[in-house]
Amino acid sequence: MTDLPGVVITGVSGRMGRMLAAMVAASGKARLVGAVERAGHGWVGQDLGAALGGAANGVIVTDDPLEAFATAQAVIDFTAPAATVEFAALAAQARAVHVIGTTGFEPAHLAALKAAARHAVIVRAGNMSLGVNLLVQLTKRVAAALDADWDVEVVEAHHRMKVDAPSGTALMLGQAAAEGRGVDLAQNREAGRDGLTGARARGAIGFSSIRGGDIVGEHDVIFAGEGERVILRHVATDRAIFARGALRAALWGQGQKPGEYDMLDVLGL
Ligand SMILES: NC(=O)C1=CN([C@@H]2O[C@H](COP(=O)(O)OP(=O)(O)OC[C@H]3O[C@@H](n4cnc5c(N)ncnc54)[C@H](OP(=O)(O)O)[C@@H]3O)[C@@H](O)[C@H]2O)C=CC1
Ligand SMILES: O=C(O)C1=N[C@H](C(=O)O)C[C@H](O)C1
Repeated sequence: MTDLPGVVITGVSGRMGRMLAAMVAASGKARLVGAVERAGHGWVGQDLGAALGGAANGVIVTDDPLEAFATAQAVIDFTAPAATVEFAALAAQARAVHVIGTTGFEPAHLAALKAAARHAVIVRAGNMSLGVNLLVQLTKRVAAALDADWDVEVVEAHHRMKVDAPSGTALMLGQAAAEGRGVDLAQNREAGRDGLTGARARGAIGFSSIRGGDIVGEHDVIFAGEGERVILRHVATDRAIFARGALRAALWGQGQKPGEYDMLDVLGL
């Protein structure tokens, strides 16, 4: 049992943190060895099992990430961009695989993650589910088969608490469409239409975001042509799909060479 990889969960009180803590502990494939929250959080110093409302499990929530990471082979991190950048440097120092589910990165954050990956294994994806990663590959194929007379629109819907838009998944799907089409997403991206926008630019890849209630995550990639539409869709109904993918990534990352990987690498898609 003790030779199973040890995993630390950051942001453990969050929606994904709670899900991950339960999944890792029950997996039989990894050991939950640490849990991190920010300084001042009410769970710091508490037993995680008890904080989650169950039996004590001996994992004490800490606000000292490096101390926690030093005991681990993997860190699973679904938090916020600035926190993730900080964790990446510490995970590299501790030689732990860093699995990043966080979304909403700016270019400077991505540059810092790239630097950390020179010395560490990082697996990062805006969506860790098998279904979405299949959809990414399908989107690339459909986009390669259709020309720019087919307008591409990515529509995403999430719960009211989500803080970034477009979602990380929507950006993955837009990137896949751009790659399939052989164009640069940054040059063709159209988001946040409002008011007198003018006609749609030919070849644009559009993004729309819906926020409401407890929607776990829904994504449509619409290819709208003359007289017909092709719609690729993924609907998430349970956050367990993301946690399952993240755990799989943490196990896959053991023994890999330093570098930045994604779920397509993990899943072999
Ligand atoms: N890739 C994927 O498959 C998925 C990605 N996500 C992404 O994961 C991220 C988290 O989502 P979700 O769980 O819903 O969000 P939550 O807000 O529920 O959880 C985030 C957690 O991270 C904590 N946190 C933030 N900063 C720090 C820090 N510096 N140190 C320690 N803890 C910190 C927060 O604490 P506090 O409340 O104190 O700020 C909170 O507990 C988002 O970016 C989301 O888009 C979500 C689902 C799937
Ligand atoms: O914040 C969320 O909840 C989710 N975030 C990810 C994203 O930005 O795409 C993945 C999933 O859709 C849930």
